[in-house]
Amino acid sequence: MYDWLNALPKAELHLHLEGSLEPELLFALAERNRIALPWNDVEALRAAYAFNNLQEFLDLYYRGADVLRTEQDFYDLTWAYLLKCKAQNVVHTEPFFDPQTHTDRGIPFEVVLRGIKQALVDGEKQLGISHGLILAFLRHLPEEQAFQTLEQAMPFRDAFIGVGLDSSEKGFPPRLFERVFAKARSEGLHAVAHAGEEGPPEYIWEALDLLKIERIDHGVRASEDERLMQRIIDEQIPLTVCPLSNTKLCVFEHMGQHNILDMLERGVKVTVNSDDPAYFGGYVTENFAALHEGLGMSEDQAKRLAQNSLDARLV
Ligand SMILES: Nc1ncnc2[nH]cnc12
Ligand SMILES: [Zn+2]
Repeated sequence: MYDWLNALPKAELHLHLEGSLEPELLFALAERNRIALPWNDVEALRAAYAFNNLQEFLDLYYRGADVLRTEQDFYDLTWAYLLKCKAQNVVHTEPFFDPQTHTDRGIPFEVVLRGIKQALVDGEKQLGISHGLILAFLRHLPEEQAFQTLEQAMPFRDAFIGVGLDSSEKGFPPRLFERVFAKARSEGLHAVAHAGEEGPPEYIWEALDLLKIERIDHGVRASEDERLMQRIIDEQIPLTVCPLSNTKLCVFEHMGQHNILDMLERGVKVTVNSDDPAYFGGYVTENFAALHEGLGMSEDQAKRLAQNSLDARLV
């Protein structure tokens, strides 16, 4: 089944480039940039990948991102991810990057963007993988800083297709970012947001009604609100679901409890994605395989999930 799932043509619509930083590359970049790490080796770092919730993961994820310093580092990170895409027949990807994670450490915005974008362009030419890059605002920081990030990004407007919202969800509702999303949309940018990963269904309503997003990242808690479920079915609003992420971060205790196939059968436009594959135990194919093993996903269901990902592209 793994090889069959691997060969399915698919799009990945929920992937944080910083979350694709494998421990081996993390160590190599630390050495290249002469950065001391608190872990002795790759195994010790991997052993630290045990999380009880989103925040525990994010603390390590931001720590790991500190080894990314130069344009070449961002290129290498992105290129390594694209090679995985090629190996798993991901024909189109719409990855996120978190500029504030880097600009707050003194890395210029253009260093981050140039490295990522050059790899994506080369991936298009050399690997045949199309892309649309999404700039994500960190929701644990004030909206004012999101505005500054958008302003820094506008000279490079053509390099990305939209904006997203990520980082710590609980306590940081979408309504806090209504104005910056309005500004981004007025510039013709697409809009997506993480909502209903750990946060309540109310955050999904806000993301739809106030941020006017076109796609919900995660959204698994929508199933707690029947009226919301009806809306996302009626309007065919895509959900970018990340099964391994959800079990690693204890959103569901184990894969057998995951609601993605129930949603699929109810007519929700759900897709399968890897979120932060270096931290959660696998890329897109591993996520599909986990659904087969944990939930008994059939070949027909896998085909519909893969088709949904191609249909839910923003570009
Ligand atoms: N799963 C996730 N949720 C929120 N923010 C993130 N940043 C990287 N991965 C994330
Ligand atoms: Zn995510």
